[in-house]
Amino acid sequence: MATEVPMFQHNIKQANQLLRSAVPLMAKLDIPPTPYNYGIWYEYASNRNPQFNQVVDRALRRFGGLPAFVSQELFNEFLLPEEFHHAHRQEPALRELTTTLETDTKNISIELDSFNRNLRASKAALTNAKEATQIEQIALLLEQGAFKASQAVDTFSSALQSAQEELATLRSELLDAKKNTELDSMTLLANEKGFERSLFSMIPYAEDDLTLLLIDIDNLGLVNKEYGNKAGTSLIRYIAKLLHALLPDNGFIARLKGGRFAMLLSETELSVASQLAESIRNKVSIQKIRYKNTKVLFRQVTVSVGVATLFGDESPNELVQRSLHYLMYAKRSGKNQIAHHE
Ligand SMILES: Nc1nc2c(ncn2[C@@H]2O[C@H](COP(=O)(O)OP(=O)(O)OP(=O)(O)O)[C@@H](O)[C@H]2O)c(=O)[nH]1
Repeated sequence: MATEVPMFQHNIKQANQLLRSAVPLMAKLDIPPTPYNYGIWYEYASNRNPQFNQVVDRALRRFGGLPAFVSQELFNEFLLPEEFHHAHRQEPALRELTTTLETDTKNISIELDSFNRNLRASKAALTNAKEATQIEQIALLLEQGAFKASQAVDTFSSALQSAQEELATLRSELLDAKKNTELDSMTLLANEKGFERSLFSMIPYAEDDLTLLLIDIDNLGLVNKEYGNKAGTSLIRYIAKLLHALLPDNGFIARLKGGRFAMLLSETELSVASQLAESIRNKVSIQKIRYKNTKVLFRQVTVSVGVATLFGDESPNELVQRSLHYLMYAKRSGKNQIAHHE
């Protein structure tokens, strides 16, 4: 969704004018002067991408400002050419790597240039050389030049090789870091942090059609008491798998804590989401679940679900609180139920 004309392609006069409009906007909204924010408010002031301005306006209303993380996401989404999208996260390490390669490239060019000049001079000298000692001296100079050039080539190729290795390491570190911070190791679903990131990313784009289901296993404490904690944990994993299997394509799921899960559904109206919530509730309630270690059959397992759809300029927190309110209502009304606003 990158814009057709990136911001840095404006001419200097236009750029100055735009900055003059962007800076007061930032000051008025108390936006910190980070590079991401400059990029965003510059683009906003240019007013040439209505969709971008609409998303920024909506984010401002829903967050009451632009959280740093949201600015970064908007910047990536709208202002960064596609090929930079992933690279920028590892920017410092990549910058260091490019600087090293740049220096090595410069060094090898200087060495090869000097060797080239050396070759040309030697060729001219050889044409005029009359004595064996002169020829011997030229040969010696050539040999030294060739040695230095080949050393530079060796250094360069080993720098390239280590750059390649470093890139591979960076890539896998990035994957690991993401996995570690946003993954729930028990169920392999996203954890609460992953859920928050997803919610914050989806909110600026959502019309009134982002729906949150909070799904909570009923009486997990009793399950623990009756079958043991390990069995309770195994049940959480089982329900996680079941929910994952029921997740629609436009959905995102995370385990928040204990036996509580959050399912985010984009572009899903309340009535559709409620049908899904009801079908989840029903599917769980008809399962015959055995604890795999002892083969003991659990007594009927049920879940309660609270459903809420983003409303007007609600903040992420307000949406979560409303879903929670309905979840608690379902629990108070006897569990194994879904609840949502009318
Ligand atoms: N086995 C197991 N139990 C957990 C885990 N995390 C939390 N719990 C337990 O889950 C229970 C959650 O308690 P609550 O949500 O307050 O209540 P509940 O017993 O599920 O009952 P309701 O939610 O009212 O239906 C507590 O007893 C916790 O000890 C876990 O990772 N494994």
